[in-house]
Amino acid sequence: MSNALKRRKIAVLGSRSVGKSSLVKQFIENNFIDSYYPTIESTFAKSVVYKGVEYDCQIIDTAGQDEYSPINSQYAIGIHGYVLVYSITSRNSFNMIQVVYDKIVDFCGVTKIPCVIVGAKCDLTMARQVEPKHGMELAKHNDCAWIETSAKHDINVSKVFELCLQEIERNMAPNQTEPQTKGCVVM
Ligand SMILES: Nc1nc2c(ncn2[C@@H]2O[C@H](COP(=O)(O)OP(=O)(O)OP(=O)(O)O)[C@@H](O)[C@H]2O)c(=O)[nH]1
Repeated sequence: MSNALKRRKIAVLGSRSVGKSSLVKQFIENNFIDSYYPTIESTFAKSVVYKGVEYDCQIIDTAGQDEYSPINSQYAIGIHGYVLVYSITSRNSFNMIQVVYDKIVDFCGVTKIPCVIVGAKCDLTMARQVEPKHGMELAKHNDCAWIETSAKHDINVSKVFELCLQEIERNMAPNQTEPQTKGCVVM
């Protein structure tokens, strides 16, 4: 298998302050910080072994979205898989997941995208506004994966990216190296 076959580009999206950067930071650097610094955009690289295969992953940590932010074409073109993050302490951020999902699907002119929906900050149980069953239902509705995580306590963080690779592989035709969203490449 050539290296080109194993390169995967993953975008992390969701509302502001839901814990996207903390999730990526914990995954890449194995650390967590309590203070909040809004992200503009950062890209990280990490190799991930999934089912015995090594994948060269490029992870794009995005600025938070809201219903009025247009989907940046950068997050729709050439992306293999998506990590859509809400906070279990914010119902609004959960409602944004379907909005962001629909925007990407619309922008790319596809019917579905490989993605994992993440309920972040699962250590904050006292402030919970979104029940696990609602997360699972949303994932089922969009035929994608779902998981709850805590970047603070390193719970299920690496699992997120394994699930994302799983969804990418599940949605890719054998021997396909380009994302299914390639149809929206703008020259
Ligand atoms: N308790 C707890 N707090 C968290 C967790 N993850 C993130 N936080 C806190 O939530 C705040 C926002 O986290 P960020 O990772 O910066 O959120 P973001 O989604 O990247 O924010 P934007 O860059 O604005 O889009 C920070 O104060 C973090 O310390 C978690 O798993 N548990």
